[in-house]
Amino acid sequence: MKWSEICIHTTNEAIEPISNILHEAGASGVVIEDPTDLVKEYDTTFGEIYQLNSEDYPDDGVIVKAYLPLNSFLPETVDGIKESINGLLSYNFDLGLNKVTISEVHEEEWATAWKKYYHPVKISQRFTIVPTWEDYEPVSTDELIIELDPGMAFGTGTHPTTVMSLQALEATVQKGDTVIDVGTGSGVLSIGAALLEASHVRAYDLDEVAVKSARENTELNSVNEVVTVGQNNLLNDVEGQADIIVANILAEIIVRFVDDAYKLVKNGGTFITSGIIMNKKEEVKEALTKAGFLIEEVMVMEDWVAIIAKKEQ
Ligand SMILES: C[S@@+](CC[C@H](N)C(=O)[O-])C[C@H]1O[C@@H](n2cnc3c(N)ncnc32)[C@H](O)[C@@H]1O
Repeated sequence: MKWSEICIHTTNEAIEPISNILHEAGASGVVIEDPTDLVKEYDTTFGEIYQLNSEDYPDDGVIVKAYLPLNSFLPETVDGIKESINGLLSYNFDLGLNKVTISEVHEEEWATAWKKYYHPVKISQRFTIVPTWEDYEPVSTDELIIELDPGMAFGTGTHPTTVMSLQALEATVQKGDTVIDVGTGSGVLSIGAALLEASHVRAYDLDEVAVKSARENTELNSVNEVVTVGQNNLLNDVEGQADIIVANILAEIIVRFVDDAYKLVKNGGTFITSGIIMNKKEEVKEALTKAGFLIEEVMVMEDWVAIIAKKEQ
């Protein structure tokens, strides 16, 4: 898996708000390169990867670095980060150079370090996402645990778009329902639907790495008899209706297949769409309504939107 390193050249006073913005944007960890550290006793937190070398440090100001998974949401996420940072000017923060640069890093460079930040997270009333290397004991009897190895396709499970999709599934899936998951990535939503006792889940992704990853994760969660994973472009040539279709894909892609989704959702069934950046909300709502869906709920998390739409009985 590739990661994107986002470097922000800023000032000491802006470290904290910028770190918060990066965490909210889904960064797995934040590294601060502050030249005053060179004369301080070293904190070993990032010692394994970042040896103190004065050449790595800016002469002036501070560099805040964060790591985000390289995925289709990255451009929107980076634009959102830049906008939020610029918003700090209205609170009179001195942002210094305020220079943002992005580069690609490989899993190996970051693999061991980021595991420190990835722990079990409770992301809804019932779902907890647990990385494969952690031991975790359920806290309550109705808790549902999704085990994931995030070093695979999209989906550590904690991206706001995934969290809202799982919450929507939790509110919608009834025992025995059939589900189609368009753009399954790591398979996280299909695993969630299976744990909610869907009778059968069809998971599709265009990317063969995702298909392999989803297969591995469904096995890991012992739901491979309920979830069938296949490589497919959206809902092209998919036949057989389902009670629920879920798709966490960008708005631009969702609007392309709302009509196919309408045909494949049973009467009274549900279409859950996520991955919609706030300023595309109306466009997706309009496309859903035009296809015949009734908008039941619009969920918002950070700058992302998920929509639960129904097909009439
Ligand atoms: C944002 S990820 C969502 C992954 C996972 N469902 C989740 O909620 O975390 C979107 C996924 O859609 C897949 N995708 C993009 N375009 C697609 C297409 N035309 N057909 C099928 N899958 C597609 C990508 O490969 C990626 O795995």
